Amino acid sequence: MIQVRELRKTFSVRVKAGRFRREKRVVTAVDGVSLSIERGEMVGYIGPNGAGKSTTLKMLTGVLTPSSGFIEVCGFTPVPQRTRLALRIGVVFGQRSQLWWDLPLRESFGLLRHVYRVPAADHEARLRRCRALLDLDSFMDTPVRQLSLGQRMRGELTAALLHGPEVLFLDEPTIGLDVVSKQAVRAFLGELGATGDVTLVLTTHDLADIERLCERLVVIDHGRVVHDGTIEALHSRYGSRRSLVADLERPLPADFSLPGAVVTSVEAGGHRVTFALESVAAGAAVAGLVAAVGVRDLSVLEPDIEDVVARLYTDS
Ligand SMILES: Nc1ncnc2c1ncn2[C@@H]1O[C@H](COP(=O)(O)OP(=O)(O)OP(=O)(O)O)[C@@H](O)[C@H]1O
Repeated sequence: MIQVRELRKTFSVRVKAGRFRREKRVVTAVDGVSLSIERGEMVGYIGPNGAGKSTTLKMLTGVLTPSSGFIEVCGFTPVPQRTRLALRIGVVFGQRSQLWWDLPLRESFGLLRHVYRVPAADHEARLRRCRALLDLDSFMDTPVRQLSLGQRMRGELTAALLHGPEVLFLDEPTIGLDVVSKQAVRAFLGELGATGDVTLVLTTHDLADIERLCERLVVIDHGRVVHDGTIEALHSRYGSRRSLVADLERPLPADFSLPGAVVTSVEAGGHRVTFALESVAAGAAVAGLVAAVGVRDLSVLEPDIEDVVARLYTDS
């Protein structure tokens, strides 16, 4: 569905060099990215600020011409075949709107039907689904400029989907949204992805989006791909471990050891102990602990994706 080979984008910028002088400098935003994304995949494209995510998305959607490299999306070369590509993709860029500011959502959607020449029955069916899943009905007749950010984002998602795209590109779809709107947007995208009909590529700084939605994670830094694989692969590459947190009846004896686990923190005067489960299953560790010391409460924590990604950004 998406093929990218050795994609590169440089920008020429003028920077201050002394009091009156400006000199030309070349910024490499994307530096040899190669990717292959199959139909129905949900891919998180993440990286620190300035890593090159938006620039890549702009090249994939035909907004920017690459400096070099190969791109094919739905069988098209994005910039020269931009009009035909537009019928096959949907785009939601957090900062830019495809809705008409002064019109109510309902009318914006009607106009988009004409722009994309969507048959009325298809339009109605897609709109009905979005209205139900994104809860649009209470603000369908409100001018876009009066919508809250969360309401507008739900409108943007609908607008991007009404022509039935095969690929949906989302740049920061949950940025600035409150918890409830974030959940609504994630649940909606999750449902959309579960159908397997739409390929989804999203950039985000909110790693909960990735955990909730994406099997595959592509991490980019300084314009280069530094990880491409599952979240599990990322955890195993960085040796992330689950943790067992135990509240004990009495402080942990100094000579206590739990095979396959290491103590990573001791709090509350020795009554609360955290173990990293290195080579032991949670069940066996719990059994060992309960047999040796009285346990009041227990919880097993999954590895934290924020930690792993922060380490990845620092390393690269
Ligand atoms: N039009 C432009 N002119 C000059 N430099 C640009 C332009 N667009 C992007 N850049 C530079 O290219 C690099 C990558 O920018 P890009 O916006 O793709 O990063 P990003 O990963 O999307 O960042 P963020 O997470 O902050 O949105 C940055 O150094 C940026 O300053």
